[in-house]
Amino acid sequence: MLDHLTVVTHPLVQHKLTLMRRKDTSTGSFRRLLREVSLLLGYEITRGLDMTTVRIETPVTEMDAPILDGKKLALVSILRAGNGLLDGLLELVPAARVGFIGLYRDPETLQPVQYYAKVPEALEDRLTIAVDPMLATGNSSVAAIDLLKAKGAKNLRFLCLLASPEGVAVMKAAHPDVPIITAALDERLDDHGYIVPGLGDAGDRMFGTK
Ligand SMILES: O=P(O)(O)OC[C@H]1O[C@H](OP(=O)(O)OP(=O)(O)O)[C@H](O)[C@@H]1O
Ligand SMILES: O=c1cc[nH]c(=O)[nH]1
Ligand SMILES: [Mg+2]
Repeated sequence: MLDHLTVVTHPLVQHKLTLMRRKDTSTGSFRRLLREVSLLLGYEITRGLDMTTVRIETPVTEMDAPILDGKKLALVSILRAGNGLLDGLLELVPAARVGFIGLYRDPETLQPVQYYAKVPEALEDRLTIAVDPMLATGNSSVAAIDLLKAKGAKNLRFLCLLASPEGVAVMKAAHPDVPIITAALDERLDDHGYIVPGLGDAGDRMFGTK
């Protein structure tokens, strides 16, 4: 059973996160680092996944060996920035089912605006992991989890890179059953809803749109 909040303090994760936070880190480096961090966070977010066994032959003998059923996992990226985490997770579990929820945050109201949703069928039978690097006000992640629950998901986890205390509290109030895994819990939000110290706008930094 995962705690409501897990901060992955592993030195490799923290080192790469520091490089990502730096304002002079290039778009290409930022994207590469996010992929690398997603592989490391993937180790934590998949902890305790159901396994089955398969009969195999080693060069020495036969054995019943543990194996994952990737189809039992649904990875859902909150666009755009979620794709940076999704890419690495898919390398770890290539058979996972994949969904996308398109959300952008209105800069005035800080409310999420949905522009797309396509998620795998039969979510009630899968562990559903929603991914987005930034948990700021929590409005986007709450909206994404609302949608996934409305589509049947019962066993959910949320993976991010940075979380704010405000966002974690909003998620806990709305979805106390959804564990959050993050690389860091930052200090606070600024007046524009940006995480402080943060890393700026994750989508813009990944895609070079500003
Ligand atoms: O917790 P919140 O206050 O809702 O903020 C977090 C959201 O903001 C960012 O997306 P953004 O709206 O910038 O869209 P983008 O990924 O397309 O850049 C981020 O990727 C989250 O989805
Ligand atoms: O700090 C923040 C807050 C929301 N979205 C981002 O990309 N960064
Ligand atoms: Mg953005």
